[in-house]
Amino acid sequence: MHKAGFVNIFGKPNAGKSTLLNAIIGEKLAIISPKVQTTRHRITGVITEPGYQIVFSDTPGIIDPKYKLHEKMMGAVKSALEDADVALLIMDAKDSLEENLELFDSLRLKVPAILILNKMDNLSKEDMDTLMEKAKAWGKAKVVVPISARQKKGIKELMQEIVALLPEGNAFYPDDTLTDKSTRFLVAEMIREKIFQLFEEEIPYHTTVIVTQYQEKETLTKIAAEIIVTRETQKGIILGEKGKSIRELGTLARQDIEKFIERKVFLELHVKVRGKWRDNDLYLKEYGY
Ligand SMILES: Nc1nc2c(ncn2[C@@H]2O[C@H](COP(=O)(O)OP(=O)(O)OP(=O)(O)O)[C@@H](O)[C@H]2O)c(=O)[nH]1
Repeated sequence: MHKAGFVNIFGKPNAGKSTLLNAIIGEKLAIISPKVQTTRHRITGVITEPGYQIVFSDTPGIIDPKYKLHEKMMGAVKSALEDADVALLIMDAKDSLEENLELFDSLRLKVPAILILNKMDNLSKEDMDTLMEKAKAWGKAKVVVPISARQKKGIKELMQEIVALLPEGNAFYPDDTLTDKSTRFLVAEMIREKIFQLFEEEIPYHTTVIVTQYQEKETLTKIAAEIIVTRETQKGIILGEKGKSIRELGTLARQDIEKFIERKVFLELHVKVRGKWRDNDLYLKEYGY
């Protein structure tokens, strides 16, 4: 019997969705950052094993539609809900259980769910046991699984539970598919990840990245990308004194991209100022949201 299905990961910002997806897929697909709301898109990873195929997607953190951008993110959460066969509800084990369960209740799930208590490395065994008891009492999840996505603990057990809930069916994608997002998109995400790492405060939230050129040359891949910010001052910060910051950003991003595509990369970065791109529907469309 062959099993196949779509599995979506839901959870508050910072619960560890991207880290979990990466732990499962084993490649750097989703971007990781200690800051919230880094995942704006659905990123799908595919695992194919003898006997089953799982198509994963990591949804944006669940948040209030304060900006237009956030509304689009909520749209992504809803559409992920509708096409899932199994829902993974993930929470930070240190976060309030009541609050998270309330949130998961509000999703009105119609698909089987697994409740994941992440970051168990932060809790004592006693606290974890107590939390497990309370979580099981919720009764709306088929099973409760404690994990540490960062330390890759509990992942095997989680996978067994997921496979058990998958419907019977043929594979959706060819065997060697890792993701259905284009390399261009992943490259833009890698650059964005570095912006999150290097710059403080509001800069990452006012920034988007578009890859404008992606060209396979004989010995290297030439990539040009635009970093879009909302204000001149932000452009100044990203460039840094005599371009020091953007050079650092470029070097770090290039190293990651080279590792990912396994080719030498020539990376060209430009910073552009476009006021209020976050509230502008046209821009949002142009940038793929
Ligand atoms: N201690 C500990 N930290 C973790 C664990 N899993 C994730 N983290 C950390 O929690 C932070 C958030 O992880 P992400 O995977 O980016 O969380 P996310 O849910 O995808 O966040 P958004 O993209 O904002 O929705 C990062 O600093 C991770 O390193 C874990 O098992 N243990």
